[in-house]
Amino acid sequence: MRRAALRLCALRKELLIPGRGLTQGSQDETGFHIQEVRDKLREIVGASTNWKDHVKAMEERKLLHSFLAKSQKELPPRRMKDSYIEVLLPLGSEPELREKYLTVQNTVRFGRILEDLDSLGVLVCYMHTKNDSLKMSPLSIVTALVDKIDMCKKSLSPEQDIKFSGHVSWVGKSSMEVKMQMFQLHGNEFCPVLDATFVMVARDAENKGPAFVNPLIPGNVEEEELFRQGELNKGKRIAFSSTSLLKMAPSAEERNTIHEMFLSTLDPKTISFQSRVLPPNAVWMESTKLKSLEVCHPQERNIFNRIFGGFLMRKAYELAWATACNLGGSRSFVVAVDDIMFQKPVEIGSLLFLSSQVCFTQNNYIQVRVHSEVASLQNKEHMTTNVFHFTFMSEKEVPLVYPKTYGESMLYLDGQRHFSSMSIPVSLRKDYRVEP
Ligand SMILES: CCCCCC(=O)SCCNC(=O)CCNC(=O)[C@H](O)C(C)(C)COP(=O)(O)OP(=O)(O)OC[C@H]1O[C@@H](n2cnc3c(N)ncnc32)[C@H](O)[C@@H]1OP(=O)(O)O
Repeated sequence: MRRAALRLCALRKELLIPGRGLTQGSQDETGFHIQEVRDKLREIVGASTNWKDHVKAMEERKLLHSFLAKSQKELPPRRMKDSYIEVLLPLGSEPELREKYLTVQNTVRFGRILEDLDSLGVLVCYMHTKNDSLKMSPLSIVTALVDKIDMCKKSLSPEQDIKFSGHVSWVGKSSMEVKMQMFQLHGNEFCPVLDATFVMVARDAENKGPAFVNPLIPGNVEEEELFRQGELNKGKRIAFSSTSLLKMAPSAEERNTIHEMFLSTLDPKTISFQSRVLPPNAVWMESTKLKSLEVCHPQERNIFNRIFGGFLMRKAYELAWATACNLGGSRSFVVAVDDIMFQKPVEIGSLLFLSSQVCFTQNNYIQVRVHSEVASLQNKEHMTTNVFHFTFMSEKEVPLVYPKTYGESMLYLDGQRHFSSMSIPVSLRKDYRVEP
């Protein structure tokens, strides 16, 4: 499997940027240092570096409206290689970077990686939509969805260099699918450690309505396959959402699962539907909840003066991780992230309420759902902004979680669906290497 991933990586490199290798220090116009990414994004959209200038900067962006295309046909088509970039996170060769990425267990903070992936995904889209005749981009590119992140390694070393690569793999009218990979130096070789698929959406200069993006023309058979996969992913997302338990009743098999679970919690001593007892090695779902509150300060703003999607993911991930460890009673490792939908932007100054809960477990696996809502100090009404789904693996087998209410039963089934949609349980992968 690992060899296959490496072959794919080599193939992708050849296809997209003929003649270029994934070697350390090969920084050029498609290669950036991690610290350059946010600066580059700020430069592309003309974002202010000081909060006090943000209104002026936004006023200037309004002038860019006239540069937006009236139709997609006006825009020159692009190839996948046009958006291909590599970003180096030199944890090994620049030890001063390490502190920001370090966990107390001497591994790399996954929350920080989520932030980097988010910024990288946006930069990839700006590469795809680049117009050399303009100094600033009239597009505001935001993260709409983290479709999938699959880890192929349990934990990462904070002492070895990391490299990211990414390119646009499919486009619609205003949306773009971005594929990213992460590698870590092992000996002399960068080995794949993570695969990610995000969907970004282009908005107008003020981030008020959709804006067209350049078409994407696959250049060869492999690119056609990636593009076809992007089309399939879009179809899968629509199918997944149309059968959502918020819209449709569970399947017969799912209903049976829930009823079996319900029966196994009835107290045999009483003939009642009310007295419930937990089976051995199980916990009630409601007892797995953890909550947190974040005040959204200007420091966490993105280039469009809303809260940075990567920050939201980091906060949600860290709460989810604590929730998983709390249940498992041992260290937990993230193995997959999927279907993080950014439904609404989070305004600066909002109160962000995160609520995390284990909704499904199996053997060593823990499926955690984090729900995020915002409210302002003036308006106390809560609005959902995101729902996050994380799959963790614990060092030990974990208890089963039992729903008590109908609502919790739906959470259980939703968790089970997300768990089952994970490509392959990581423990089954041949390339899954456990860190020493
Ligand atoms: C450092 C820089 C980082 C900056 C990045 C960030 O931090 S961003 C911060 C975090 N993200 C956010 O705040 C975004 C919050 N969400 C939103 O603003 C909005 O939900 C949205 C703009 C993403 C979508 O709004 P709407 O659904 O009203 O837009 P609209 O219906 O016009 O759809 C526009 C395009 O987006 C696609 N689209 C919308 N939601 C989607 C989803 N969940 N998954 C896939 N694709 C989606 C549609 O198919 C359509 O594609 P086609 O047009 O191709 O048919």
